[in-house]
Amino acid sequence: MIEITTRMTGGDKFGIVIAGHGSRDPDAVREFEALVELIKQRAPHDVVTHGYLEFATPTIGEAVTANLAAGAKQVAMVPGVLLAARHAKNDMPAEMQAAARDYPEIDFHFGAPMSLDPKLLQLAQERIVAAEAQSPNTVRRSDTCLVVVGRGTTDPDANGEVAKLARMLEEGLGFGAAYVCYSGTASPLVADGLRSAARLGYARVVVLPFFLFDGVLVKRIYAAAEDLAEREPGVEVLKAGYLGVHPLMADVMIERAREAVAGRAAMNCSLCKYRVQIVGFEQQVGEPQQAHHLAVRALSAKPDQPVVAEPQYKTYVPHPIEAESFRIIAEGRDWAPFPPEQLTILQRLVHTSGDFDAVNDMYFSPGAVDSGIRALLRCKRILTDVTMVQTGLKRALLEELGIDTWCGVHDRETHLMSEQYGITRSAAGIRRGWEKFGNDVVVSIGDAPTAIAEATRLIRDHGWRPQLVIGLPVGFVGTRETKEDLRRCLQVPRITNRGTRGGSPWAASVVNGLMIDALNGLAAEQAAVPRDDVAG
Ligand SMILES: C[C@@]1(CC(=O)O)c2cc3[nH]c(cc4nc(cc5[nH]c(cc(n2)[C@H]1CCC(=O)O)[C@@](C)(CC(=O)O)[C@@H]5CCC(=O)O)C(CC(=O)O)=C4CCC(=O)O)c(CCC(=O)O)c3CC(=O)O
Ligand SMILES: [Co+2]
Repeated sequence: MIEITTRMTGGDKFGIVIAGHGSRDPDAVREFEALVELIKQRAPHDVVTHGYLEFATPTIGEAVTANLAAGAKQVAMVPGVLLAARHAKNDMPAEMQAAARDYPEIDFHFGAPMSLDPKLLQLAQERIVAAEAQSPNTVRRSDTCLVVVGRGTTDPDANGEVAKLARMLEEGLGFGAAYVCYSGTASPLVADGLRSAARLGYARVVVLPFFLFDGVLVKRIYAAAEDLAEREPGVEVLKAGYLGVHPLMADVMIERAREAVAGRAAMNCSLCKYRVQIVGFEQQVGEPQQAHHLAVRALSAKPDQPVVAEPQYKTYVPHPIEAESFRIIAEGRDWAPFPPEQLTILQRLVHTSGDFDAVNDMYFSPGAVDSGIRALLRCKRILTDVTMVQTGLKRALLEELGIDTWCGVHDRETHLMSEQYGITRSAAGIRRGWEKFGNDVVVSIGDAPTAIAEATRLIRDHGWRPQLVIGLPVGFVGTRETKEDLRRCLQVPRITNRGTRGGSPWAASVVNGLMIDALNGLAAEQAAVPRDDVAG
C-alpha cells in the first residue's frame, strides 16, 4: 500500500476527527470503533479520534478536544456518513463551527461525506457476491432483482444518490432490475418496497442495505427481508451485508480527510437544496444551518434521562406591553355572551384590529377551536394563502410546538399552474397544499377570496378534509360571498366572519390564539403529572 502523508504545514501534527452518527445499538458502536482502529492503522502518522452526533459517546466535541490534546495543529473533520443530507450539511458542520470558536488558533477543515465512491461500489459488489454464494441455488443475475435500501432523508439529492447507486450496480453487475426503498422518512419504505420488488416476477431478490454499520435500522431491514421470504415462498430472498468494517471504507475516510485539507472536499453542490432552488424544495434555499440532534447527544451516557427526551412546555408569557393590551381588552367590553373556548382568539382579533366590534361578525363552526388545537398538535402543519399570514404567526410558538408552515404562492410550480389553469397564484398554492399534505393540515387564508373558493371546491368535489379552515380575507370583491360560502361548507370545521372585514393579520391571529391555547394546555397537563412519571 502506498502511504500518503499529510504534513501540509511544516511538521505540524495533522488530526483526523471522524464524526460518526451514533446509535442506541451497542453493535453499531462496536463496529464504528473497529473502523476507527482500521483508520488509525492505515494513517499511522496522523492523530485519529472519533465522536458521535447522537446517542453514543464520546461526543464530537470530545473527539476534537482529544485530538488537540494529542498535539494536532491542523484538523480535518470527516463526516462518518454515506451521503450529504441533514447530518453532513447542518449538524456536523455546526459541531465543527463550535470547535473552531473554542480553539481559534487551530486550523479546521470539513471533509465531504463518502458519497458514491468507486471503492464503495466495489465493497457493495463484495457484499452482493458473498450473499449470492450463501445460497445453494444457481440463479442468473438477469433473473434477480436487486433491492437497495437507503436511510432516507428529507434531502432529495441524497435520496437520489441511492437511486443512482442502484442503477450503477444494476448495470455493473447485470441484474434484471433494481428497486430502491428507504428505511424511513422517504418513500417507498422498506416493507412496501420489498413487496413491490417481489411482484416484479424475478426468481430472486437480493436486499442490500446501503448502510455503514449494523444498528437499529439495519436490523429492521433484515427483519423485513425475512418477513418477505416467509410471505413469498416462490421468491428467494437473500440478505446482503451492509458496508461494514472494511479497509476500503477506511481508505475512503482517509481520502476525505486529505481532500478537506487540500481544499478539494468534493461536495456535490450543483443539486444542493440549500444553495439553489430545487423543484419542490424552493423554500429551503439559504436556510440557516441549525443542528437538530442536541436532545440526543451523548444520550447513552445519561442513563437517568428519559429514553425519548420529553420537551418541557411552559405557559405562554406575553411581553409586558402585550399583557397590558390584553388587560384593557378583557375589561373593554362584555365578554360573557361568547363561549369561553373562543375568548383567546376573539381577544387577539380585537388586539390585531384595534376594534372592539371586530368580533361581532365572527363565525365558529361547532367544535372548531378544539379541532384546530388538536390538529396543530397532531399534524403540526399550517397552510397559508399568502406569505403575510405566514409572517404574522408567532415564531416562538411555532418553534416551541414544532409546527411547520407552508405557503406556495411564490413557488415556480405555483406560477406554472396559475398560467396553465388560468387560476390565481393563491388558489394554485392552495391546490398544491392539498396535493402535498392531504388532510393533515390547518388552512389559514387571510388575503385571497379565490383561495377560499379553491379550498371549498376541493372540499366539495374532491373529498378534501383539512382539519380546520380559517377564512378571513378583507375586501370588496368576492370577499363577502366566498366567506359566506365557506360558512355553509359543512364538511369541515371552520372559522370565518360575515362582511368585508378581515385580512392577513386576522388569519394569523386566529392561529396564534390556537397555538397559545395549545401550549397552555400542554403546560397544564405536564404540571398535573408528577415529575417521577415523566423521568421513568
Ligand atoms: C433509529 C434512529 C435513532 C433512534 O431513535 O434510535 C436512527 C438511527 C440511525 N440513523 C442513521 C443514519 C442517518 N440518519 C439520518 C437521518 C435521520 N435519522 C433519523 C432518525 C433515526 N435514525 C431513528 C429512527 C427513526 C425511525 O424509526 O425512522 C431522523 C428522523 C432524525 C435525526 O436523526 O435527527 C433523521 C431524518 C432525516 C431528515 O429529517 O432529513 C441520515 C440522513 C441525514 O443525514 O439526514 C443518516 C445518514 C445516512 C448516511 O450515512 O448517508 C444511523 C447510521 C446508519 C449507518 O450505519 O449507516 C443510525 C443508527 C442505527 O441504525 O442504529
Ligand atoms: Co440521525
